Amino acid sequence: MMLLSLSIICTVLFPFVIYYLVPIWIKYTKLRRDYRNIPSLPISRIPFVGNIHQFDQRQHVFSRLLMHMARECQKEQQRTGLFCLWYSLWPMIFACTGETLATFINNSKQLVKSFDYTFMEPWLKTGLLTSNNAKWRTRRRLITPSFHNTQLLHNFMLIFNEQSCVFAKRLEECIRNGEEVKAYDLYPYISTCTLDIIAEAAMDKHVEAQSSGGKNEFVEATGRVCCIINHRIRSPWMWPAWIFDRLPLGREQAEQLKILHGVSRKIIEDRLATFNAENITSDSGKKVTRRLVFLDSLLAQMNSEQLTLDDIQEEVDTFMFEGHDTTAATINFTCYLIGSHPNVQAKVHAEIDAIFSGDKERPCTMEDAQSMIYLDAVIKESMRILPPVPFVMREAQEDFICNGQTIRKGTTLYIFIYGVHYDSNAFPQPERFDPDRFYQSPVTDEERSPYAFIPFSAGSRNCIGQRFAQLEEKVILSTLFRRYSLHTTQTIDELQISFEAIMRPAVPIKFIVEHRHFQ
Ligand code: HEM
Repeated sequence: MMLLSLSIICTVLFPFVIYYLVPIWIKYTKLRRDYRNIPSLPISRIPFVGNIHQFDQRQHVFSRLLMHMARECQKEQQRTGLFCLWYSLWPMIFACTGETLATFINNSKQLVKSFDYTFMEPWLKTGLLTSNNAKWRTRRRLITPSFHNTQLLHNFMLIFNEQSCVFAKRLEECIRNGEEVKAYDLYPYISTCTLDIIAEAAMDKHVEAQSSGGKNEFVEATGRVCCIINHRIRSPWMWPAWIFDRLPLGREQAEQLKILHGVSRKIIEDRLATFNAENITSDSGKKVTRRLVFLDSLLAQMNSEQLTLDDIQEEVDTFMFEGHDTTAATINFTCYLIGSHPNVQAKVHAEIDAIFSGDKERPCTMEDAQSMIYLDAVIKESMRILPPVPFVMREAQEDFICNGQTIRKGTTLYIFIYGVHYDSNAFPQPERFDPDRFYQSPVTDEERSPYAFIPFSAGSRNCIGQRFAQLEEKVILSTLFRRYSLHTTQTIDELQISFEAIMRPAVPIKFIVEHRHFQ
């Protein structure tokens, strides 16, 4: 027995310690030395744990800790703009000011996403959001025209208007009924609207999420999968797939992914069935010319054998997620901030009334959207206060200097969008919701870093759907506020904001919806 144990120690444990643990430990002590000047939480006395045990499992409490750290490192006295948390032996460095990002975010050698994104791969595989290097570059070149072409954006206006009208009509069911005052969570209404929009604009598919009413399976599954991924990232024991897949959470993720992949696969198959037909026959028997969409540009690549069906599916999954959830979160948060600031709401109403001359039905044109200067400032300020994507992560590909601090190759850098937006050097009294910061007062790069406001990230890995989203938001919000007033009394603290892939209130935002009272 003794001999057996000795032989196990010699053949398994000893090489494991020498070849695996010792190099990791040496690297860890070197990094601890390199990053000693970056503010951090006190390191745990439990070896190999780092700060993990200080991360509260309640997501909103953990999010509050991150914000506290960000505000500390932005203070004048020790303004490093960086803080570090130790994930076991690995440092996670958070960049929290525009200046700290300047040398990194736009650097073409620093575009690789971090290890955290691999947890999205069971869902999005390596589509545009999660891919790297040559694959990402080729895809980005291929897809960009589908969302940046001005003529295409004009075509999208029709879809934005149609779906916004359905959305506004659905809100009639939330109107105060007699004396009874009831507050409603508008998120299910908003998210089904943005889902209908992205499916029709990018895939020419009518998923009719809004007209099917109630909660939508796709929207629910998206929220659940984001939550599971977030939970897994913070629980290293769940990282190996062979463990995770056997746990209840892993099995639940697999179930939810069946729903999401089922929807995207059906969209592709339906489009493929008619892809080569130039004209198709409508239900009324008329010939209609097809509108070419994003999905067609992918299918054309499949015809020329540049992409496979799986390649197309990963992009459809990516756009169905990024294209609806981020925009829905933005609109929900913007409604919340307008609904809790009556003075801002009055100005939004006044601007929209002036543009549409009180007409509640006329579709919003591109010119109308461009003249919504105040609404534009309100949306920007809302995205500053509650950015839908709280952080994005990259892995340093080479050593670089950030605000005088060397960051070593291989380190995960968190571009902490939420933290950056609360830097009081760039935005005095950052907690205050003040759309005037963005209203008719252009700020120079000397006054505010170009990276101080980055809800769509920045540089060449920025959001490909930015222009699409900005137009969509204006059409939906102007359609809503032409007809209704919103009122909410919850404070931001009460919402228990949680940083997941998309930022979410753990407590649903409840609105009282009323018809506008015209003087
Ligand atoms: C207000 C709404 C939106 C916000 C705040 C937003 C924000 C972002 C951010 C911060 C990133 C960088 C993610 C990262 O580096 O991990 C990103 C990337 C991306 N977004 Fe958006 N997004 C929005 C709307 C959209 C829409 C409508 C679409 C699709 C039409 C879209 C498609 C994408 C894609 C595909 C990427 C990956 C781009 C790449 O890596 O090349 N987004 N978005």
